[in-house]
Amino acid sequence: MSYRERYEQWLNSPALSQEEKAELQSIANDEKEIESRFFAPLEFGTAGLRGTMCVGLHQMNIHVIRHATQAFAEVILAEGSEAVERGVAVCFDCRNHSQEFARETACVMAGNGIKVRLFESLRPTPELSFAVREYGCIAGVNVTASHNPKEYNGYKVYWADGAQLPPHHAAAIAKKMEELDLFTSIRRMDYDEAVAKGMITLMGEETDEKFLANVMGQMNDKAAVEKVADTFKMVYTPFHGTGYKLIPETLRRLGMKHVLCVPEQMVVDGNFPTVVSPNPENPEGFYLAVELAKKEGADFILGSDPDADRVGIMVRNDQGEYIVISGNQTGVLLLDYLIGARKRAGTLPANAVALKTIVTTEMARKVAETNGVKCFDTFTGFKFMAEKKNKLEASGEGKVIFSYEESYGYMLGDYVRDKDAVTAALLLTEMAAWYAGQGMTLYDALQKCFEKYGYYGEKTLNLVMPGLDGLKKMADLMAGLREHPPVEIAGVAVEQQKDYKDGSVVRVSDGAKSTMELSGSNVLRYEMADGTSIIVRPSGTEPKVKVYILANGADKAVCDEKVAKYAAWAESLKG
Ligand SMILES: O=P([O-])(O)O[C@H]1O[C@H](COP(=O)(O)O)[C@@H](O)[C@H](O)[C@H]1O
Ligand SMILES: [Mg+2]
Repeated sequence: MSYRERYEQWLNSPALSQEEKAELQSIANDEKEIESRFFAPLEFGTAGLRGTMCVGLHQMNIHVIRHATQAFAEVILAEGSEAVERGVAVCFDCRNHSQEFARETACVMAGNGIKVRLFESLRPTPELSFAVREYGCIAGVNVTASHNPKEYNGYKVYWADGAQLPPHHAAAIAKKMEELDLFTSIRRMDYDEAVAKGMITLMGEETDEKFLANVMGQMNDKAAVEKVADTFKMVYTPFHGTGYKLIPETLRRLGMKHVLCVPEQMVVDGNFPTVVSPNPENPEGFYLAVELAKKEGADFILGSDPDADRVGIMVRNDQGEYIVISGNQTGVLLLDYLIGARKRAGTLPANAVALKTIVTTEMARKVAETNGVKCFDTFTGFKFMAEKKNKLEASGEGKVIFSYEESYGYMLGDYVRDKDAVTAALLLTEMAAWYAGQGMTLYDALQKCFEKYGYYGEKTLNLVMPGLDGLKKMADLMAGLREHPPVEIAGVAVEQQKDYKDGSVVRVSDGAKSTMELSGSNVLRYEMADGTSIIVRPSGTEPKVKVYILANGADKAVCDEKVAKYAAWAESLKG
């Protein structure tokens, strides 16, 4: 079917409301808009389906939600009656339409005879991962677009281990979606009927309590917090999202007496009225938190994204100014602290392992290995780290104590299989308090890490390429690099060219070829003669190509210089 035919099909479908039809009619003369909304279905990317909310096939709306859920339901039905009985947990965030989409997900699951445990109101993503495991559900769904701008929504899919579905499993849902007619295949039960029949039950505070009990179990050193609790102050912001309740509660239970929440951003609101982008990766979003911190003389600032799986921090530097610490650096600090704290508490397993992704700083490996902890890499996405954790622990090869991504995601403990800003907030605060007790800020602690492990510097460039043209541009960019792999970047020789799609490695000096263990992802990596790694990959959640520069050197100046040089090359890729 052509995009025009799909457009007509939607326009004439009895499933569409008058309002939705009017929306489609309003673009009748905009061929480009019709094409971009109907050229193809949304694909399962790094974190399930994600798109902007409007009427169309390549968008997020109630029809796409129903279709994806019908397909997911059939995948579950194919697993047999036990799977059906185990049921599905469903969660949602603060976005406009999230609750409505989550209810609709529950209604379609129920219509297929699959029991649903639905959160009564918005909850953090890690709590959904927890609920799937805790209640022995076969699967889970979370309606959220994480930190994306307000126009977006998304559909994260989980399997029985509480992790998001790995690609081969998501492909089964995508295949079913292809087979099933988007409008006529849907089986749904009315919400009130499903509740009355016990097909939909609600989760609430009892699940929060179970989750929080696990979170609190990650605490290593309550005494360190008590020691400074009278004077130690922090500012917290949930950026209008799901962290607003459980994160302050967690910090209170940790023993913190002064947690100052940014009042404007404690208001749950899918329009994110105080920020352009509710992403702790963007330091601009912290302006209200910084204002409050300055007024109150807070020691540090913590912010979680709308679905409370990412967390970012700001700390005071040696001039007393609040500065951002990157996701890479936060992970390094936390890993170093955790190893130390668990050694002190006698709880560090002999076969401890840390996991990171191929685009996360190599400094993390240095921290791990210097301390006798193994470190493994996976592709971007916690589904891959969860897979690796499950595998290492099932074989007895290792016990994963910490998994992290440069993009502000940290997974701790054994009760979730996704990144978890609630537990990370607990441990980051414990760590900040512990250092405060030693007379140090986290900034001081980071400098100490550089002294101990060497200096590393990183930068991620986002080459944004929106729309259909953008998709083509991104594909051309990747194809161009594959056709003419650079042998030199910014005047420095490329030593090795790696392609994670087929796992190939080429040594540039003599063309010698070898293979890597990891393959199957559209990622290119250049290892430079000066020790820098440059990685290029299209994002799986937003229309952009990401270029990661991971450098190291004798000091900050050396790293900064390398990063700046390669960043200029990365910018030039946009054309
Ligand atoms: O967006 P979130 O917080 O759900 O997070 C999701 O997307 C992030 C960005 O992915 P990409 O680089 O492909 O855009 C990933 O790092 C993360 O593992 C994934 O769960
Ligand atoms: Mg998120």
